[in-house]
This record gives sequence, C-alpha cells and structure tokens, in this order.
Amino acid sequence: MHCLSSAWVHFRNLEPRRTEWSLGLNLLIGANGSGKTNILEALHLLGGWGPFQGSRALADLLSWQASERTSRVEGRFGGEETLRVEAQIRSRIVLRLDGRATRASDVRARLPLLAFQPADLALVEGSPSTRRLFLDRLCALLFPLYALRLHEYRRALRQRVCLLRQRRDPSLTTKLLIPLGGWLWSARSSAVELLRLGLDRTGDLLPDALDVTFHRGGSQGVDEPERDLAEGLRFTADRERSAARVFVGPQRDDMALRSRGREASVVFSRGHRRRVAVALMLGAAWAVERRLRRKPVLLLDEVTAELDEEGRDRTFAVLQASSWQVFAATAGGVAYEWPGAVWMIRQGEVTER
Ligand SMILES: Nc1ncnc2c1ncn2[C@@H]1O[C@H](COP(=O)(O)OP(=O)(O)OP(=O)(O)O)[C@@H](O)[C@H]1O
Repeated sequence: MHCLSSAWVHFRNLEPRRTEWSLGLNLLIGANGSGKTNILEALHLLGGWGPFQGSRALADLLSWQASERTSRVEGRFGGEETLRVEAQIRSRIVLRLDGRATRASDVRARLPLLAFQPADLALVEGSPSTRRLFLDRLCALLFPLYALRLHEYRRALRQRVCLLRQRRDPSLTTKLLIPLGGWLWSARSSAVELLRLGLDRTGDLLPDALDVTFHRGGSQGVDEPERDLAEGLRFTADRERSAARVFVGPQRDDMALRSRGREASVVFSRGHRRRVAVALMLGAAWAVERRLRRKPVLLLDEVTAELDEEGRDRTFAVLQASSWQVFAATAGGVAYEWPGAVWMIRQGEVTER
C-alpha cells in the first residue's frame, strides 16, 4: 500500500494543508522541532497504531493553538486497494475506513504500516523488553488477534500479581494465563521464523551472519507451548508466592541475536549493531509483505543517521528493491544522495524541495 495524500486539522504544530506524497521514498528534512516526527505520527495514527507515546498522550495531539477540541487526520491510500482513512481525535480516537467507523486492527490488516524510531536502533544491545516490543509490533500486523490476546494476557497477569501480593490463591488466573500465554508463544515463534526469512531478503546489509532465535521466558523445555507454560507455573509456584512475581511466560521472553555462536551485542561494533537493527526492521517489513500479501508503508525516524556510507547505501538498495513507500525523517541537511522525493518541513509546513 502507499499513501497518496494526507491532510490534518488542529494536529500538533502542523499547518492544515493537503500533501500529495511520492509513491516511493520520501525524505522529510527540517530543523529540530519543525514537525517531522509529528508528520510520521499523523501517518502512524492513520495506520491504526495510535500516538507514538501511547493512548495517554492523546490530549497532546490537539494543537495548542486550536479553539476547537477535536483534531483530525485524513489519508488517501492506493496500491493493493484504494482506501480513505480518517482519524478523529478527542478523548479517544475514532477511525473511519471509507467513511465507516472501524476497529484499529482492521485498519492495520488492510494498511500495514511499520514505524521505527531511534530507540529501535538499540535492538541488539538493548534490554529484552526492547526486542519484545519490536516482536509485539510485528505480531500485531501478522496476526489480527494478537493485540487483543496480549491485552487479555497482561490483564490476567496483573490479576495474578494482585492475588500473590494479597497472599491469596492465584490458581484462578492459571486457567486464563495458560491458553493465552501459549497462544502468544506460538505467535511470537512464527513471527521470528518469518523474520528470519525476511532477513534473507536484506542482502548484504547485515555485516555478518546473524542467528535469530525465539526464547520462551522461563521455558521448561517442553515442546507444546501450553504444557510448557503449565509446567513452568507449577515449577515456580513457591518462588512466585514468596516474591509475589510471575517468573514464567511471554512477559519474560527474548529474541536472541547471535553471530557465529557469539552474542551479537559483543561481536558487532556500535555502527554494525545499528546496521543489524536496520536489517531487522527491513526483515520485519518483508515478513509483513510475505504474510499479508500487501506492501507495507515504512516510517523511519532518524534511523539511518548512525549508519556510515556503506550502511546507508545498502539500506537504500534494500528499500529500492522492495518498492515500499517510505517516510524517513532527518534533522538538518543531508550530505548524501537521497534516491527519492525530498520535503522541507518548516514550522509545521510541508513544501517539496
Ligand atoms: N499539541 C501541540 N500543539 C502545537 N505544537 C506542538 C504540539 N505538540 C508538540 N508541538 C510542537 O511540535 C514541534 C515539532 O515536534 P517534532 O517532534 O515533530 O519535531 P521534529 O521536527 O521531529 O524535531 P527533531 O528533529 O528534534 O526530532 C515541537 O517543537 C513541539 O513544541
């Protein structure tokens, strides 16, 4: 899919104009604070993902200068199908697809959009939670029920911790956690398999061989996910009670990254770790295209900034070969040749260079 045009009213600092985007690579250039990230965030909303900072940041989306209490973002999309998506933002976001109110998960399935932010560059050396978040976003695109199941699992987990803290019997939540956690483990494991295939499409962007494996948190080594989780909960029951914490389950998963038998975070230099992170992002986009049979739209905020010339050239080569639509943002000027359209952002106003 690709965004043909977008428009916004009372959205952060953005001037209310319609912009007709290039169907290939779009580079947004502007000084710090000019509104580049706000543009990416507006597209993020249209893709059914909500604000970058989560739903608690909803109030901040409305322009501080607005006299009204609603902001609106609209986009026209083409490619595998033609869609008009509208997001109306007040105390919550109402999404409309071709004029009809719809769920965010439906928009995500029809308009796959992947956003990568500077924090994703720490995918290799960051904590397991960084990689879990990356996997969660990928899974939410690959499996329509994923976001709902994850939400239900987290709720059951909170209930269990509450019961443990109150020194009450947590077994009621076991019945909820096992099927939900087992399902999440299967989904994440399938996503990592698809990601591995996707990485094969990133050519020589990876600086060296990379093994990606999914690790279930607190696994007892049982093949079948639900039985594995049940075993784990049984095995850690005493520790759970004394620490009032849950030691087994998707909340403790990780995606291990190794190169020739060694930890990727140790083998690769900082610059090469950034290349691996970008390769993982692009591998994820291939995984999405393969499963959904739709080209994803990519939002890249400053992700090529830390790459050297070779890393950048190889990233551009993958992007051009994929023919995905890309919105990349970068502060200041660019000292390299950008193989696509360039847009200047000044105080919330977009003009083509
Ligand atoms: N609700 C709002 N109303 C008006 N302006 C806002 C609102 N929320 C944020 N801003 C302003 O939007 C400006 C642009 O923010 P944005 O994060 O898009 O900048 P950027 O171009 O990505 O900058 P950087 O290169 O530093 O990342 C900020 O200066 C901020 O003060």
